[in-house]
Amino acid sequence: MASSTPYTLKWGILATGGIAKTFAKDLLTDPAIRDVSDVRHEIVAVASSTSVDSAANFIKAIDGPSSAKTYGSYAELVADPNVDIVYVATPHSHHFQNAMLCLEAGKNVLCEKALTVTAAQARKLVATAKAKNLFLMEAVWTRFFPLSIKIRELITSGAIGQVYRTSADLSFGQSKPDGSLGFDDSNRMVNLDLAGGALLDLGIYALTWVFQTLYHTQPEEEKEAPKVVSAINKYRTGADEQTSIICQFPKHGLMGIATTGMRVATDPDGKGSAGPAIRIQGADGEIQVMPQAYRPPQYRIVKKDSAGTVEVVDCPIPTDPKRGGWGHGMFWEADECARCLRDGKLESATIPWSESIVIMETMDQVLKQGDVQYPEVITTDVFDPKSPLNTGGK
Ligand SMILES: NC(=O)C1=CN([C@@H]2O[C@H](COP(=O)(O)OP(=O)(O)OC[C@H]3O[C@@H](n4cnc5c(N)ncnc54)[C@H](OP(=O)(O)O)[C@@H]3O)[C@@H](O)[C@H]2O)C=CC1
Ligand SMILES: O=C1OC[C@@H](O)[C@H](O)[C@H]1O
Repeated sequence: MASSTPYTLKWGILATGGIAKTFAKDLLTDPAIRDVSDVRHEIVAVASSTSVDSAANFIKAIDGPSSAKTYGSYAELVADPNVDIVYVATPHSHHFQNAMLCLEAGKNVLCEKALTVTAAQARKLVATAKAKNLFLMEAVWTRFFPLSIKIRELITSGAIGQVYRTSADLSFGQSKPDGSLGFDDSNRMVNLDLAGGALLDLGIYALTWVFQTLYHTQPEEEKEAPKVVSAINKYRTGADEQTSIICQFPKHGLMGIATTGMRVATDPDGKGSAGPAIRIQGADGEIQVMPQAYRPPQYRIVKKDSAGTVEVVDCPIPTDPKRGGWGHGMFWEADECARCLRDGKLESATIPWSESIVIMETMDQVLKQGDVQYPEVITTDVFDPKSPLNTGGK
């Protein structure tokens, strides 16, 4: 018989930047707004590599619990016995070292996307989680949206016939008249030291759609990794600014096209007027997903029939009136973490370890084909608790 007491997951937040605030505010919403009653979340600790004051300011900024511990180092956070799981919210350059710091300290981990900078790092994280019997998940939040779940069901139930092709784009229009992009060269979007570039930051969402529609839906015993052909235009910093990827699944006869960039936008007017960000095309019709690819508000089913049937489905993100109308959509991945830990699972079936690794292997190939080179300190797969990526240089 199901228990009426929700399972409570106690979170530690590692880093205090933009997405850490967004995610933490989602944790603080009432699960009832999304019809969830079996799990709930508490923020019990926050760490900043900058200072303990930054951690305290973070709690104030999110209107968080005054009971939460605040730390001025990541090492202190991972040593806190009250923390069940750590949310790693540093730039991608830091994910491998920070997630290893957590796992080595015996903590379960939800790590922001892209999981790592290289596939070898992802394999090392997975091997460590497995060896230590700990939960590890890449925070590809879009996969946990009811919209994504429904679309995967539509594909596997044959609603648009045999699916043959997915094209997906996530691009921002940041081009300036002088030829530069609208980011300082030190910004994590274009800075090689922070694993900058369109692919690891934005392209991962275009790939998420290719993989969740063409790979995740393949039967387990027939899983086929893609053959990858790609092209990259580089920015002046050496990071990729426009990247196009073809993922071919020849045994299944499938083709995925993922595009990303920072020159022209998927959604130039921010209202969806330019059309879908994603097209999933089957023999009997197609599913179109409206932008942005990371937080889609709507999908449409266009049937290949003489009546020209188009079904439009809006998927609003629930908001919490008691939290100032807040709700971003990251709570669904948090709920998944809680359920996995409650049920003793080390990985999520929605983004299994093997799939995170295949996606990182795909991105490895793209970066190699485009000759993007990141510094050794962020590509090494040797864990170093004293790495500046773990200590903030202190
Ligand atoms: N799922 C989503 O929708 C989104 C995911 N992301 C992902 O989250 C991660 C962080 O992005 P975002 O929050 O936008 O980044 P921010 O720059 O806003 O924050 C990153 C935080 O990481 C910590 N940090 C440690 N070392 C460094 C360093 N050398 N340079 C910069 N920051 C450092 C800092 O926190 P402190 O000083 O407290 O240690 C900083 O505040 C990225 O991997 C990104 O891909 C980003 C946006 C949206
Ligand atoms: O994950 C993300 O989604 C939203 C984007 O604005 C951000 O750059 C990226 O990291």
